[in-house]
Amino acid sequence: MEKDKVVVALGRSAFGNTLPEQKKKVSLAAKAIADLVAENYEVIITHSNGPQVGMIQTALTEFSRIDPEFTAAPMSVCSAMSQGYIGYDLQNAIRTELLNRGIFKPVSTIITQVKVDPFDPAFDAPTKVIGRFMTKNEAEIEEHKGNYVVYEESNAGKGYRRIIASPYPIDIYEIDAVKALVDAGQIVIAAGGGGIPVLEQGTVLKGASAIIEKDYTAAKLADMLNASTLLFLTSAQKLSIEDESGAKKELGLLSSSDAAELVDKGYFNKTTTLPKVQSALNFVQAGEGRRAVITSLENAKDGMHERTGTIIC
Ligand SMILES: Nc1ncnc2c1ncn2[C@@H]1O[C@H](COP(=O)(O)OP(=O)(O)O)[C@@H](O)[C@H]1O
Ligand SMILES: NC(=O)OP(=O)(O)O
Repeated sequence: MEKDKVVVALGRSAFGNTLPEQKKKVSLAAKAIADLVAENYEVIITHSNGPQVGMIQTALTEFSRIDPEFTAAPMSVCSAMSQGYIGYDLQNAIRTELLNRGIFKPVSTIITQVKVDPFDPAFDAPTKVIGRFMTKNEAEIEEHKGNYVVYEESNAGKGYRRIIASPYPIDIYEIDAVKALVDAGQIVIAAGGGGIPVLEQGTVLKGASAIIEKDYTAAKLADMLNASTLLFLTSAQKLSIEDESGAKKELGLLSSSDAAELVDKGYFNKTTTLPKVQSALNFVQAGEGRRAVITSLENAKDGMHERTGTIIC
């Protein structure tokens, strides 16, 4: 009998912001994944990459400033590096966790490219803020190169930062490789950071200056693999909304039509919770018997058993 497939979308809280933090934090994600494997699910993993791709882009831009022989890396290359860097820590942490439980299952990371539309309106309205803070002068240089910048004031600092487009994922080029490995009983990490956004130009896949929202790609991946569950592991145990009186209301089990109504009424934040709910709907409404679960990393197992979390079905 075919096993149920679960696509796990790991959010930023699974990785932290620095190299040592990531190395340490992935062990918690590895435990959640191993629990699913132990329950006989076929597991496919995808993940966030915002802080990491920002760090890589910052490092390579600084390097190109120090040594003019090295040009700054395009965003698509930074995305590819983030997939490799995160996949490396994650696959090793999962491998160790499985071996410690007496389970032998190969785990591998696939460098994954995702098709985007050159006419996607997102290219004219960038939304993903990345990289270090810049001075006004540095921001002007970026704008002169054709890049978008935004002024930000936050706990981390203030100044200008790059802001780039987040186009919608249309297709996943390496999907057959993912399927082959999953069919062979292996664990796959794919389409990290929403996948490397590419524009198809004849036989060439040209990297786009963009970062795809990983929640949308997670739904695309889960749909293409015909998974039964799309599990978002974020930092909140349940999604919450504010009702008309301003009181916080946690969301548990929701039908897709109830979730769609909340989306239409504008209850979700455009950059944090809306992509998850919209992706959950995209996945659930595209096939029979599907569900999306949104919960925290710590509650992954309970979320899968619908003992907690926000469940959209
Ligand atoms: N109403 C809400 N319900 C749940 N989480 C919320 C809500 N509003 C904001 N958040 C925050 O949104 C974050 C999820 O967005 P994001 O950081 O983009 O996701 P990810 O965990 O996938 O990286 C959560 O960590 C949570 O702190
Ligand atoms: N690519 C992406 O959506 O990453 P974050 O979840 O870190 O923003």
